Amino acid sequence: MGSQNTFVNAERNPLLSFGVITDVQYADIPDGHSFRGVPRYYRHSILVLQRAVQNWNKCQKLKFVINFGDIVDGFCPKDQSYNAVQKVVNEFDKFSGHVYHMIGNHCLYNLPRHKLLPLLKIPAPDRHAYYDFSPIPEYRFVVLDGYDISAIGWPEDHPNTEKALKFLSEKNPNSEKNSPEGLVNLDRRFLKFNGAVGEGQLEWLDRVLQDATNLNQKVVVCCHLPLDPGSSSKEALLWNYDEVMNVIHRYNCVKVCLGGHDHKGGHSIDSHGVHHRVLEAALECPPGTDAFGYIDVFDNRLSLFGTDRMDSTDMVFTP
Ligand SMILES: Nc1ccn([C@@H]2O[C@H](COP(=O)(O)O)[C@@H](O)[C@H]2O)c(=O)n1
Ligand SMILES: O=P(O)(O)OC[C@H](O)CO
Repeated sequence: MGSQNTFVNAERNPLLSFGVITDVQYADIPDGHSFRGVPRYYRHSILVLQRAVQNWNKCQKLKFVINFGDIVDGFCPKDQSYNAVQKVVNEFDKFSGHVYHMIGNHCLYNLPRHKLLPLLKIPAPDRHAYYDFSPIPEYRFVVLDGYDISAIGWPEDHPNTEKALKFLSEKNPNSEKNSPEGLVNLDRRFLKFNGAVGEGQLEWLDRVLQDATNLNQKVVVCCHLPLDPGSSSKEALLWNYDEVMNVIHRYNCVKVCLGGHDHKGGHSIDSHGVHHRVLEAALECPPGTDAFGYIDVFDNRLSLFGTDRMDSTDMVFTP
């Protein structure tokens, strides 16, 4: 197993600690590569998850784990999708605490929302996959559904599919809607494998952040799709990351945004001092290497302790 990337000044008593992993994208298929040629190890990624769970359990202090989405790869043969998702969920369930899942594009290539959300135990009225939880009074975690308005995952005749297809036809002239060819700068995010947070979810987010502010809680926002251009390739951003960030910036309670999807990972601090940390993918770990971690939560910072290919990051903020 890989080595942990530690800090010199690790403090002893966090308010809370939790485990993190993203983009496992397991499939029982031979190794392959991304469109741009980056190697992908579909069978090895579940071994990374197994080592993560062993490590988290050994750590003992972790209250929960957050999986940032893309549990099974889109190349998984579709007659195996349900069992493959169940198999990966079963590995997560070997963790001794609660596991919070979120959905990614690859989850939705495999299963429609009505099958996927119960498997991931996502509380989902109307098949939406956004929710929040408060593990300690001082902190609130918000999990966004980045595929709320999306051309994948909803039935073909669902208004959200229609809205997404109309949006893509206006924003991306390529016949292959996953191709950013000819799109300039931040417009390169208008790809079919991304999505948007819809109006209802934006209003819900606003209410949650108002409530957190009233309760003097700090907030960590989690979304499969990155929310800041500084932390991610332009091609991986949430379509309406700017609208989501406008809501977040109306308040002072959101301190850190965490995401996945952009497999190489990244970190930025935006103009309002909010940290954005995109986590490195488990899928792209060559055999024998790892990418997972845990986060210690303090009053004035979140400290990510990454293993191997996941960098450690100290995210200090004004309390
Ligand atoms: N420059 C690109 C990148 C991607 N595509 C299409 O998106 C699909 C998914 O890409 P991955 O990086 O996950 O492999 C890919 O199969 C292509 O169809 C593209 O067209 N142009
Ligand atoms: O989710 P994937 O595997 O299609 O990859 C998305 C890219 O990493 C976005 O840059």
